[in-house]
Amino acid sequence: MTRTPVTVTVTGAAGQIGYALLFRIASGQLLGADVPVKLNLLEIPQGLKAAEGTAMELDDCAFPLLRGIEITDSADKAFDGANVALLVGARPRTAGMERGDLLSANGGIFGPQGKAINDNAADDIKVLVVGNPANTNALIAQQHAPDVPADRFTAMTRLDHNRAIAQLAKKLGVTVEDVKKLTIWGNHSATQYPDIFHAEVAGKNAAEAVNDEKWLAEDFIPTVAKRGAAIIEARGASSAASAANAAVDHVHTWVNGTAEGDWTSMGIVSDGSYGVPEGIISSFPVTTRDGRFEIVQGLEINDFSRSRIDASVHELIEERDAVRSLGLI
Ligand SMILES: NC(=O)c1ccc[n+]([C@@H]2O[C@H](COP(=O)([O-])OP(=O)(O)OC[C@H]3O[C@@H](n4cnc5c(N)ncnc54)[C@H](O)[C@@H]3O)[C@@H](O)[C@H]2O)c1
Ligand SMILES: O=C(O)C[C@H](O)C(=O)O
Repeated sequence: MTRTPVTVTVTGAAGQIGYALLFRIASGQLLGADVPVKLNLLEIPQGLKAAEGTAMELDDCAFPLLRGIEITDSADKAFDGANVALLVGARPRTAGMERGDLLSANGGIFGPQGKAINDNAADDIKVLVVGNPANTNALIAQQHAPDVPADRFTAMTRLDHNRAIAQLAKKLGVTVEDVKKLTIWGNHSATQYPDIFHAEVAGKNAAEAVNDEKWLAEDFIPTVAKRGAAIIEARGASSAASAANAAVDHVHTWVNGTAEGDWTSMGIVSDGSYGVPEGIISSFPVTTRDGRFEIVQGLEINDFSRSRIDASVHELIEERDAVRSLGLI
């Protein structure tokens, strides 16, 4: 059976994440090995030539699932008929900056793109914001798309989720596949809270298996939360291949579902669950099925977790108020 190609729009296509991402989308890793895709690449005028070069390389791969590539600097054209939008195009931070310091540089990108999504995308559009500060940029885009259901706008905390799984597996000497039900709460920033109290390792509670609150507070949490800065320090550039990998994981899980007995972390519009104020885009534990997600309910939040979730949510409220005062929402 011939399937209609799924239109995937990628912004910042000529950047370093774009370069690591596009080949994986075109090879079928984003949506599935039987799903043909059409790529719409959005760049600023200075990025168009490099995007054309990447498109030449995509052609040269002769990917059987790739059914076309459009390159443009017009957001209306780029989001025309889009089913999936990956909003990557934004400036990365450099050493010494926090991601929130990018708000004034990058915030202005996401309002017009949200409007272009509102006016041009397909009815089933799913949006992932990668460009930092991802949660609040996703909020800006969502606020400019009143005709699109708010839950279609998500922010990427899957990289943090994957980082936390890798650190925990290393500590306990197990494989990453043994780790389930890990949660990233809050903001994709240094205040994020990677929570292992409900996580399971080879069927046992992870916090009990670790049994070391000092390691948790002084090693695990800061290592995960500050991993982006550590990579900038080591590589001289912000994470790219691991970020592209997380974007692939995020969309693949959203579309294809979480495994039985597991969940993932996504930055989504809060419905007020777990005391997170309605409307801000915060990371939660979610299960996904048939292209929809649900927040995992009923988890007991201990005092250790509560104070950390509250601190990250407080930062998100401050970011929301800052973009309000900048007139971005
Ligand atoms: N959420 C996460 O986990 C995560 C992880 C890694 C990086 N990031 C963020 O992703 C963003 C991109 O990172 P990168 O390393 O690819 O940066 P990069 O500088 O290599 O590439 C960014 C690209 O975006 C383009 N661009 C800028 N403004 C644009 C616009 N208005 N429309 C379309 N394209 C535009 C630029 O021309 C450039 O090609 C940064 O903000 C970075 O901090 C987020
Ligand atoms: O840390 C950064 O600025 C890049 C990215 O958000 C990351 O987590 O690696």
